[in-house]
Amino acid sequence: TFRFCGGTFPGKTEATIGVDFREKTVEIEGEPSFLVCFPSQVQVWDTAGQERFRKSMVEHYYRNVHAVVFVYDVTKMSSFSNLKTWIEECNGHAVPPLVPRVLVGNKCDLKDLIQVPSSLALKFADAHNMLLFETSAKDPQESQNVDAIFMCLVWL
Ligand SMILES: Nc1nc2c(ncn2[C@@H]2O[C@H](COP(=O)(O)OP(=O)(O)OP(=O)(O)O)[C@@H](O)[C@H]2O)c(=O)[nH]1
Repeated sequence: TFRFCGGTFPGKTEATIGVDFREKTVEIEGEPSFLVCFPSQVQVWDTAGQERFRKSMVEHYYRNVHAVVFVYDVTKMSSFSNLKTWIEECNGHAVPPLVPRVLVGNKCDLKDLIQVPSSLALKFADAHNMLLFETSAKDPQESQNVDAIFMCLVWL
């Protein structure tokens, strides 16, 4: 969220408590009629990962949601394995099937530490009807790919 909304990677991060909310205005190119139809304000809710910091907020995360981004850490197989739980939670909150969902493997800059092969992630994404992006929030050269994730969701 920081890379997309702020254009940088924070030097120091702290665990998200409750929710971290950011927004960004994007320019959507297209027919004038499309410009009328599509919102240009993107609001991103970064939910807390740790159970103790998210308990009271869960209901709010899913209210009026227009898209869901599931992020795992490519250097941590456990974060990939946990995706099932996050998807079940999302389903349990009646997020309509037409709400687009994408899967993002983050930390691709740590090439020597990768534990989750792309092929496995792609299979999982296919099985859950999601697009897969592999990227790095840290690597400035990947910033366009991070933008692409959100811009793709604006169009979906
Ligand atoms: N190398 C590398 N480190 C990253 C990247 N993205 C995040 N990190 C680091 O991973 C750690 C956790 O990042 P967070 O953004 O707090 O992760 P989170 O999943 O939002 O965690 P919660 O706040 O608990 O929900 C921090 O030390 C970040 O600097 C990345 O693309 N590459």
